[in-house]
Amino acid sequence: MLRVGLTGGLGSGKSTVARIFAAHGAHVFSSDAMGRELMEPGQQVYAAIVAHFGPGIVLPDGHLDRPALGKIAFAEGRVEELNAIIHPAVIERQAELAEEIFASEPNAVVVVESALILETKHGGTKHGGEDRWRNRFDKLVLVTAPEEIKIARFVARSAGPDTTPEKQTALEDEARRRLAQQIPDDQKAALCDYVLTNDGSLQELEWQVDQLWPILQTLAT
Ligand SMILES: CC(C)(COP(=O)(O)OP(=O)(O)OC[C@H]1O[C@@H](n2cnc3c(N)ncnc32)[C@H](O)[C@@H]1O)[C@@H](O)C(=O)NCCC(=O)NCCS
Ligand SMILES: Nc1ncnc2c1ncn2[C@@H]1O[C@H](COP(=O)(O)OP(=O)(O)OP(=O)(O)O)[C@@H](O)[C@H]1O
Repeated sequence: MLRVGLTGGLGSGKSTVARIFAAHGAHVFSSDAMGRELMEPGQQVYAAIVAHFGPGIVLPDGHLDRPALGKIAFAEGRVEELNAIIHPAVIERQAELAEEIFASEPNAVVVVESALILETKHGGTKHGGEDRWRNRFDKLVLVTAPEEIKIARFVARSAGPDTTPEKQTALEDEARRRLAQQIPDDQKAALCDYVLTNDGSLQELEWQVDQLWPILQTLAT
C-alpha cells in the first residue's frame, strides 16, 4: 500500500495530475470534492458552518452560498474558522475510505489531492507538530507552476462567458487572496518527495506523471 499526498497551489494543475493517476489505476480522493459533499444540506459540517457563520450564508434553496463564504473566508480573514470545521471531517473521511481500500487491495496506491496538505492545522493527530502530514502520507507529490500562470488558469476556469474586465480583475484579486493563504512552491518543494513542473503543455505534464507512476506502484508492493 502507498498513501500519496498530491498537492500544489491553486491552479497548479493538481486535479489534472489526479485524473492522470486515476487513469493509471490509482484510487484518487479530491479534498475539494469531499469538502463540497460534506457541505451539502443535511450533513453535520453544513450544520456546523451555518451555526458558526449564521443564516446569511444560506441560499434560498438551502445550499451554502459559496461566493459569500469565500468572501468571509478570504476577504474578511476568517478562513481558519472555516478550515477548523471542514478539514477534520474531510481528513477523517479520507482515512476511513483509504482503510477500506487497503483492506481489500493491499498493493493499492491511494492519492489524496489537496491544495492544503502542508498548510492545514488539522489531522495527523499522533503528534501535532508542523510535520503532521507525515502521519497521513508515505510520499508527497507537488505540482508547481509560476504564480502568474496559476492566476491565469484560475481566472480562465472561473470567468463566465459574460465576463468583463472588472470581473477579470476581481477574479485575479480573489486568486491572489487564496494564494496568500498557501505556502509558496519553493518552500513546499523542499518538503515533497517528487516535484512535477506544470508550466508547459498538458502532454509534458502527462509525460512526467507517466514516469512517476511505476515508481509509486513499486513502492506500494
Ligand atoms: C471558501 C469556499 C466556500 C469557496 O468555494 P469555491 O467554490 O469558490 O472554491 P473551491 O472550494 O472550489 O476551491 C478552489 C481552490 O481555492 C483554494 N482554496 C480553497 N479553500 C482554501 C483555503 N481554506 N485556504 C487556501 N486556499 C483555499 C484551493 O486552491 C482550491 O483548490 C471553499 O473553498 C471552502 O469551503 N474552503 C475552505 C475549506 C477548504 O479548505 N476546502 C478545500 C479542501 S477541503
Ligand atoms: N499544462 C496545462 N496547459 C493548459 N491548461 C492547463 C494545464 N494544466 C492545467 N490546466 C488547466 O488549468 C485549470 C486548473 O487546473 P487544475 O484544475 O488541474 O488545477 P488545480 O491545481 O486542481 O486547481 P485548484 O486548486 O484551483 O482546484 C484547469 O482548467 C486545467 O484544465
